[in-house]
Amino acid sequence: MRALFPDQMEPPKNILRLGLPNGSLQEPTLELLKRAGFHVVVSSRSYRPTVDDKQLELRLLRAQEIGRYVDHGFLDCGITGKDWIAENKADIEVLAEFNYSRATSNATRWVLVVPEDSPIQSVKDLEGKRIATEAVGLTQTYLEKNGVKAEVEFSWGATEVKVPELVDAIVDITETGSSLRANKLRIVDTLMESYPQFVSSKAAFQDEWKRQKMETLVLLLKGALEARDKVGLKMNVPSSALKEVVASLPAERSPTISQLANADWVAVETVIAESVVREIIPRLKSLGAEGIVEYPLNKVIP
Ligand SMILES: Nc1ncnc2c1ncn2[C@@H]1O[C@H](COP(=O)(O)OP(=O)(O)OP(=O)(O)O)[C@@H](O)[C@H]1O
Ligand SMILES: O=P(O)(O)OC[C@H]1O[C@H](OP(=O)(O)OP(=O)(O)O)[C@H](O)[C@@H]1O
Ligand SMILES: [Mg+2]
Repeated sequence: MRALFPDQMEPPKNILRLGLPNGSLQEPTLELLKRAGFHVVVSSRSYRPTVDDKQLELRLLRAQEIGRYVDHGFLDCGITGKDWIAENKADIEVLAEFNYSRATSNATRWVLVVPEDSPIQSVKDLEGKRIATEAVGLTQTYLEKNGVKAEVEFSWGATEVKVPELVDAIVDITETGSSLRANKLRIVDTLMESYPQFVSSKAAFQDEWKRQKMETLVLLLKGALEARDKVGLKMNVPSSALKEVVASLPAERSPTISQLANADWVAVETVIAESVVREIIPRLKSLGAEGIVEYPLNKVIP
């Protein structure tokens, strides 16, 4: 028999529409999703990437616009910089912050910058001057807070090239500092630090299914980020050296210790920062550890 209301007979179509930033944050964001277990394919010139999760629908958008589209409901949620969320004054929920930038795990900083030989030493010296920036709102708020009247003009990018010929100072992003060095610029002040955030619309946050789906996504993304600079380390240790071995491991979390068939030996397993491994392994070896194995991690969920 045909259903009277076929639409209502179908199970609810549970889809979460997620916006991802193109530009500076695209590559590290897709890399993080991959580590979290989602394989995203972006075909050239397409802004609708595919993903191996039928409950997700992806859109690639400018980082500057994601907050606004989440606010208006075109997207249920998105990942974009805290800076642009603030600049857009988007009325949305922030579910998580992730500590990565374009190239490093340092925060992106919006800085007030002048040529190395400029007489400007502090924000007060900007009175009556001209400043170019992509973040006009952020810059105006900063000047007002400091009681300084200056002209702020919008820049479409390549802002570094505008000082000193077109403007006296700029407010721009710095991460590694290489653009500032290349253009012989000096930082006068930091206006804001920014990391990517996972944001949701108010409506999606109220929807039980969407909220759970988003929370699972955040858990996996955080786990992947947490695992990024860490490795697993396991080894066999003579019982007599156990105390010293444990003391020489970083105290982040307590190691797992299991008894081996031979009562004189124990197995020790732990998770540590990859950066300290090269100092720790020789020390463990000299304390009598054997069969030391270092392995990569996909996720670390606390
Ligand atoms: N090294 C970086 N340079 C620029 N933006 C960065 C960097 N690292 C992280 N970001 C973040 O990327 C987001 C987008 O930056 P931006 O507004 O400069 O656009 P873009 O993606 O770089 O595109 P465009 O080519 O137009 O500059 C911001 O939220 C910013 O904080
Ligand atoms: O400290 P760094 O690691 O050098 O990163 C900062 C640079 O990256 C961004 O430029 P982008 O490539 O986005 O070009 P744009 O100037 O056109 O925005 C930003 O505007 C700086 O120029
Ligand atoms: Mg840029």
